[in-house]
Parts: sequence; C-alpha cells; structure tokens
Amino acid sequence: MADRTLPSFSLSLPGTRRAVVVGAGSFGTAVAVLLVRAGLRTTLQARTAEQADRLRADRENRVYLAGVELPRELRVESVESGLARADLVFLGVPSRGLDAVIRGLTGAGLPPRAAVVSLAKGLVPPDGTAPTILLRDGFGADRVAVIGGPAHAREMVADGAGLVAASASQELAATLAGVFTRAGVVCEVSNDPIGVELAGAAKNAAALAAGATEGQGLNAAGAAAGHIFAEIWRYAEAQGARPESFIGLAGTGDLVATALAPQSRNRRAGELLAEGVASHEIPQRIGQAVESLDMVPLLARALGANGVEAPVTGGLSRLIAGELPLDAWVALVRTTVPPPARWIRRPRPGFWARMRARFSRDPRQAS
Ligand SMILES: NC(=O)C1=CN([C@@H]2O[C@H](COP(=O)(O)OP(=O)(O)OC[C@H]3O[C@@H](n4cnc5c(N)ncnc54)[C@H](OP(=O)(O)O)[C@@H]3O)[C@@H](O)[C@H]2O)C=CC1
Ligand SMILES: O=C(CO)COP(=O)(O)O
Repeated sequence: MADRTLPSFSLSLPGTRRAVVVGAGSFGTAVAVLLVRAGLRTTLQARTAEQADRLRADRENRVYLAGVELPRELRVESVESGLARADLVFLGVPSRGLDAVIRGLTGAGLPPRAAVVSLAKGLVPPDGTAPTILLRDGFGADRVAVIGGPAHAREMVADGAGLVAASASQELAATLAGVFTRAGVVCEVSNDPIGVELAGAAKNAAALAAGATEGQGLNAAGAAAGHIFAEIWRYAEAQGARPESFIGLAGTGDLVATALAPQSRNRRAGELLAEGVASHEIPQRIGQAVESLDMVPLLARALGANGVEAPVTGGLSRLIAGELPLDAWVALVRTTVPPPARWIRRPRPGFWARMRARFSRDPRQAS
C-alpha cells in the first residue's frame, strides 16, 4: 500500500553513499545517471571489461542508450570488480540472467548491510520466481527492494518518470524514493514489493498480448490486455499483493506507458509474433531484453500450479511457443468470459427477527 505520511528521509551522508548498478543496458545506464544526479558515488558495471572500456572511452552507451552523456562522476567498470564497497546495489540485468547474478552477489563481496534493488519486470526461470523472493531468501526482506512504474529509460533521464520504490523495509523504500526525488524523478513509496513486481510483469505480458492482437481489432487488443492483467492479478492476490499496486503507477500506469510507446519492446514483440516471426528470432531483431517472451510461459505454469484459471495467459504462452495459430489466439481472446463475480447471499432473517425489527422501529418514523 502506498504511504504518503512517511517522514521525509534524509540520506545520512549525502555524496558518500555508494551505489553500484550491475548491468549496463538501457535501464541500468539510465538509473546510474540518476544516481549520480542524486549525489551518490555511483559505479556502473558492464558484463565485460571490453564493454566497460568502450563506455569509458565514449562517455556514452552507444549500444543501449545512445545520445545520453555519461556524467564525469560516473565510474564505469566490469562486474569482475566486485561489490565490496557498495551500500546500494541495483540489478539492471534481465530476469533470465538474474538467478546467476543473485547467486554470485555474496562471492562478489556484497557487504553484509548493503541493500539490493531489483529493476526487473520479469520472473526468474525455471519456476517463475519473483526476483525479490529470491533476494529475500538470500539476504532477508529488509535489505531488498524493487523499482516499478512507467519509466522508459531515455525519457526518464530527459524528462522524468513515475517510479515506485517498494520494500518490506519502510526505511529502505523511503531512502530509494528520496534518492530518485533528489535526482528530479517522482517516486512513490510502497510496502508491497511482490505486488509492484508482479504488476510490472503483468504489464509486460499484457503489452505483448495487445501487440499480438492489435492488427485484428482494438477491442480484441484491449480484451487481451484486460484478461491477462486480471488473470495475473488473481495470482498476485494469492501471493499477498495489494490492489493499489496493480491499479496505480506500477500496474495500469506502466501498462499504458508501454502499450502506447512506439519503442516498447514488449508490444513490438507481440506485433512481430502476429507477423509470424518465430519467438526465438525476436530478441535478436529487437536487440534488447524482451521480458515477456521468457516470462509468459513461466507465468502460465505458475498460474496453473496455483489453481488460477488463466485461459488467455495460457493461450499467449502457446502463441509464443508456436503451438496456437494467430486466428485461434484472437478467437480465444474474443470469446473468453472471465469467471463470474461471487455474490454473497445473506440468509433471510427468520420470523422472530423480522418481528423484533418491526417493533423496535422508532414509532415517529412509522408511516
Ligand atoms: N529499458 C527500460 O526502459 C526499462 C527496463 N526495465 C527493466 O530493466 C531490466 C533490464 O532491462 P534493460 O536494461 O532494458 O535491458 P537491456 O537489454 O537494455 O540490457 C540488458 C543489460 O544487461 C546486461 N547483462 C545481462 N546479463 C548480465 C550479467 N550476468 N552480468 C552483467 N550484465 C548482464 C547486458 O549485457 P550484454 O550487452 O553483454 O548482453 C545488457 O547490458 C528488465 O527487466 C526490464 O524490464 C524497467 C524499466 C524500464
Ligand atoms: O518497462 C518499460 C517502461 O516502463 C519499458 O517497456 P519495454 O520493455 O516494453 O520497452
């Protein structure tokens, strides 16, 4: 649940707090630029020493975020340099690689009190585990956070975004919100990391579904996104997520930002699927992470294993696998009826209860 009554949290030692961003893709790079703006001593870690050399030489990430100057104060190195002096570690690696990165954090020298912040909007194979659950199991809930909300990397650096910082620790969520606010970007404070994380996963899956369907009709595209969002919400609710996370910035806000964005990788991936491009060719065509392609099959399995009726998420998974033709997918979307609402029937009061109610009425109100 969002909390607007928090005391404003000031960083105890501004400028001396050290942040490391692991993963020098589009979002990791953009977040690193903001952290520098917030006054943190920030290091961006690329996967290889050659990538780090290139970023240092160009002072720009030409592969993933061309045209954004890397500030002079931003250190750039490879992941080999380790995390020994970090206070805040941001993981800007797509979910499919997060398991190995998370398992390697201790070996990389993660200090015992450092917090770990996931930037991912996907789930980790093979079981479709939410990244903050893996992090919580490894390091404890109070050291773990996730960032959600509408935040296209380039626009965030130039004009801002609508971030959500979610953690079981009020202090950590407020610290992160304070950092991003200081960098000039709005950041909501949330105590619902699993809700924010699953909302980000849901919006990516819904954007893919809308992209795959939009050529057949916009009502169908809207229905596809709505079904997927509702199916994943039922799963999220069972995991303890709060509705505010799906209704607000991290859910519907990010869904709109993604579905409308010409550059959205998830919606574009859906369009390519509809054009008949095989899913394994799509990441190479797009050149950047497409979380939903990996995640939807994991989600479909997780929903099934948890007893959530999810015909549309299941259908999308089969479309990705090439097992469901496009017209069958669209027919599924157009004909699926969500489960009906559950009316709670109150038993009719018995004879004596009705009599008591009648004779205890205020006589002045009797007609
Ligand atoms: N881009 C955006 O606007 C937003 C993205 N996100 C989320 O952020 C996450 C990251 O996405 P994004 O930055 O866009 O992805 P990109 O595809 O732009 O970049 C991924 C980066 O991760 C690096 N990487 C992969 N594996 C490792 C590893 N084991 N160690 C170190 N680096 C690694 C890649 O290196 P290499 O080049 O060597 O493969 C690449 O630099 C995703 O979950 C995405 O949904 C969230 C909000 C907005
Ligand atoms: O998450 C994003 C914006 O908030 C980016 O979406 P895409 O990965 O679809 O480009």
